[in-house]
Amino acid sequence: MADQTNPDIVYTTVDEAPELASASLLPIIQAFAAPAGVSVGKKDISLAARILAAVAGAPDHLAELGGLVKTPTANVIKLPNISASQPQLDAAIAELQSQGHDIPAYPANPTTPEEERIKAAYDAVKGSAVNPVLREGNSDRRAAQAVKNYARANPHRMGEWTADSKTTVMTMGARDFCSNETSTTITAAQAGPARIEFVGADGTTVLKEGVPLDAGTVCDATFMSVAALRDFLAETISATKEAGVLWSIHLKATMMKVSDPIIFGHAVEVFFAELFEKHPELTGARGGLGTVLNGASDAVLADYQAVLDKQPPMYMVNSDTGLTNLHVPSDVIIDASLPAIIRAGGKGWGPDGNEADTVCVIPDSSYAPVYAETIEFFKKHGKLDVTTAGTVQNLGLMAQKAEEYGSHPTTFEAPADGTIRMIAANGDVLHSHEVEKGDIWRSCTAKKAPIEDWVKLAIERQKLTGYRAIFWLNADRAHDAELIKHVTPILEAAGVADKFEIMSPAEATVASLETITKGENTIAITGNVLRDYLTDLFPILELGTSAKMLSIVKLMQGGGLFETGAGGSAPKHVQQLQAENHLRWDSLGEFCALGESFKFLAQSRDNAKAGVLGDAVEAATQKVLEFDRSPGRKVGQPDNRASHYWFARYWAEALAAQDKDAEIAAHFAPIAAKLAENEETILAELAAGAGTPADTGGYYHNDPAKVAAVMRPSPTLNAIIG
Ligand SMILES: NC(=O)C1=CN([C@@H]2O[C@H](COP(=O)(O)OP(=O)(O)OC[C@H]3O[C@@H](n4cnc5c(N)ncnc54)[C@H](OP(=O)(O)O)[C@@H]3O)[C@@H](O)[C@H]2O)C=CC1
Ligand SMILES: O=C(O)CCC(=O)C(=O)O
Ligand SMILES: [Mg+2]
Repeated sequence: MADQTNPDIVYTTVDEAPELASASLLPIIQAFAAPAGVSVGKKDISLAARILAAVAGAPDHLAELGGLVKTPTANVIKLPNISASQPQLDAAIAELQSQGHDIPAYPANPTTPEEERIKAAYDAVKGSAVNPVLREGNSDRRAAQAVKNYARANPHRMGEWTADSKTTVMTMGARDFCSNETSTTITAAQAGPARIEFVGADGTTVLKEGVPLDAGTVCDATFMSVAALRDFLAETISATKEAGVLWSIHLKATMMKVSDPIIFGHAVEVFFAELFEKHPELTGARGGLGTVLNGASDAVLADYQAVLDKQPPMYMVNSDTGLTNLHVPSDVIIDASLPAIIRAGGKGWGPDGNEADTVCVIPDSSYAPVYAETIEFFKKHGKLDVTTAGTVQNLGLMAQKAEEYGSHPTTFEAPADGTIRMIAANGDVLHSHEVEKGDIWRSCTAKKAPIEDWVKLAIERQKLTGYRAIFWLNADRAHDAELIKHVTPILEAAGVADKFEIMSPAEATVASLETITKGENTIAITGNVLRDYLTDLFPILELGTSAKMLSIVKLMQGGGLFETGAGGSAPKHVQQLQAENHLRWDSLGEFCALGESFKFLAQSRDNAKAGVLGDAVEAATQKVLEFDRSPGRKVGQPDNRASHYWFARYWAEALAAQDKDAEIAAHFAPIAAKLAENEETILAELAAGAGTPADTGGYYHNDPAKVAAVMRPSPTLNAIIG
């Protein structure tokens, strides 16, 4: 019998669109898995659940899962969750309070130890608080062959690129994280708890103690000069004005939850410098204009409008409501935003509701060249031909909070002019930087075992595919140069150095685009940030969306974490569902992850029935593609719920048709028949509410009964599923 306390597969409860989709899909999965003796349990890692665990003593499912992923039998299906910016956190707290939960507001300026404690608890929930905890392995993201074949046969819409496009990338290139970086590998003598300290005119202050550093860890430190950043931002604004295009800024304020909101705040202050000069009382730039202008007087709003009129037009999140790029730090997230602009032919939405070319500001120059080169490539060659293009797969160094995405506890704003130093346990000075007040300093690490595992995965995948394999490492950047010292000997020892190229991100971008343009395939072997960026960029170009990606994390202790797609939680989709009861979320990523999860169960626990379920999921996924059963974007078209009906039907048909397990075949034959017989009724029942508002009882913390009513509106289907 299925064990619910220790389920074979853990499915995650998350937020927004994927969670709404789960309300329809998970009951189908659980019902289909049960006859094979496979239990599918749930763990709640939503923002609301994390808040309640942090400040109201609710069970901490994320911590439980964080333990589970370190065990060899872990089998987790991880859907995308909100990585909350400050405004999202505040909104979620307010919603929970309105529902009667007795939780404190976020104490922005704590004055007592209790408030300090509450603030720290909330801060731990903020930003990318889930993925780094669960990702105890490196990342393997690629399009399944069936998905790629479908995309080639059914090309998505892409904007035209022309040589005269004024869309460009602007980046600092000096005095930024990339150029100030220093990097070293920790020796046995230096291993142990390190210390980060600030040495100023008034003496030495310890910023952080007990930073654990193991021997063999690549340890970097760097900083961004805030004076240089502000000068650069001002320059981008004048250059944009001159070019007569939209101004846009692309950051990752969610995942880089300490550094990027600071950079975002500077952008708000520089863009609206006149407003802040005139109204020095305005605060909250890091929370965006939404926070700055909250409750603003008419005079302030008039001055805000006057600055807007003077400055270059801004790239908009929603031109109908006046929501700009600078309103909320989490509305424009670089991994999704830049590919969308590139897919559209270099166009973004302007305040007049029309598409226009745009200057894309990406302050740090570590990875900006990827987008700059992509844009130049398409200007020169025209848009990608999806019908013939090959694919870019990704193997990303991610385990154990690798690189920038693990740097939040070791990121600081310089308290004054002085020096920030990192001192090893044995007293060696690992890093030392002269900083000015407000400069953003950080240290990142990549541990030895994850690096070795990452190279090993690359060797395996290259051998399996024979594809062109490129390490995207820039020999002129300190961290990458240090990493190359680790990668090369491993490749040489394995006798495969000739199968791999090492190129800077700029060169690798061009090489990869040339490769796929020829219809050939390539593997991008990258660090953690490029893993994130490229697994949206290339899928969005090749497949139209990153929702259809296979996203596997081979946990280093032997378990499996199966992420669904490579994108996020699509807030726009929730708004559409609430307004007109249409959910355009495509669960193809969930289908792909589910198939892999069953297959992993079959192999890790020698469970043949799970293998049968997994094979049938794959067959069903192919049929969903083949017969175009994915959700439409517009109300009136079949939506997410209809796609789940088709998935269930094809899955049941494949289970009934297989001959490996007669018992399972016999169980599913009548289900398949009933699903087919009732097709018309079910689809009509699923579509009945289309066009009217839908009530889910909340945004961050839904009412499960209301969501079930909205997402499972077909009594006929529900009765068949049981
Ligand atoms: N793994 C994770 O947990 C991740 C979480 N996030 C979080 O998600 C939130 C939103 O991030 P954002 O950058 O806007 O990225 P999203 O990926 O959520 O949204 C970008 C756009 O991608 C399209 N899209 C994404 N997934 C699907 C899908 N399954 N089906 C159909 N279309 C899809 C939608 O396009 P259209 O509107 O045109 O339909 C959507 O508006 C943030 O809170 C962010 O932190 C982001 C990335 C990964
Ligand atoms: O954790 C997050 O905030 C986003 C993760 C992400 O974008 C990715 O892994 O592709
Ligand atoms: Mg991403």
